[in-house]
Amino acid sequence: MSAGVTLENLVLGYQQPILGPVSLHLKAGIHVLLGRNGAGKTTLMRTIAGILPPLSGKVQLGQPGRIGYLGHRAALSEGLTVEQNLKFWQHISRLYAQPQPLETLTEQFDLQHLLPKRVRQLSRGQRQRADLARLSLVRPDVLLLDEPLTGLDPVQARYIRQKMQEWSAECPLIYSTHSLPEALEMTSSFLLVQGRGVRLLDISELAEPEIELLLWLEAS
Ligand SMILES: Nc1ncnc2c1ncn2[C@@H]1O[C@H](COP(=O)(O)OP(=O)(O)OP(=O)(O)O)[C@@H](O)[C@H]1O
Repeated sequence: MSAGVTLENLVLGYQQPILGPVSLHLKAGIHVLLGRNGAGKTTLMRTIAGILPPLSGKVQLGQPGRIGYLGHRAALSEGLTVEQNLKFWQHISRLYAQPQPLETLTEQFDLQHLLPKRVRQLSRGQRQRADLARLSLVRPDVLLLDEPLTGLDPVQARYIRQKMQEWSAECPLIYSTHSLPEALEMTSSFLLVQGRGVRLLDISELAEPEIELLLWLEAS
């Protein structure tokens, strides 16, 4: 299995292009996606996830090409309970892996009291935890997390940061955030979305990385 994502002359958007052409390769590890509101971060993730077809160019994934996507809306059925949702995803993931037992997921993601609740009854942070538990069953070749730490309490946020480090040991993990301090704590690999371009840069290679980034964010 080859770990990595390659974007080849990718142009993406809706009726009109928003970003591109973008060509880059992402290896295993955490890559943080930064850009102003409306820059195109969600659109880029949805395109890599295959939810939105590219306008031109292509996305190449490692094999077997499974994608784990955490979007703004949970990939959980609103009318089912958390337990029913997780059992459904366990059933799916059993097709290619031995899924973690429900008890393990419940403990790891602090879901004990939430199992009998319907997803529509959950708070944003609770929903996020249930969706992250669902994601941990998928064993993807690429992980795309749209603001995964937003809405989580500090204990859960610390746990999810640890999980993200674990998950990214074997596959690229792209995640978006608006918090520069949080990003700097997680990785040195930055994907900067500005204008029509996406720049991949390793900030440890810059002389004054924080200043440069802050200037970029200010100027964009
Ligand atoms: N379904 C859609 N149809 C047409 N245009 C859209 C659609 N969704 C988003 N856009 C436009 O695409 C552009 C990029 O939006 P996107 O949601 O990707 O930005 P973002 O960087 O994720 O923003 P934020 O930081 O606010 O979440 C915006 O100008 C937005 O108005």
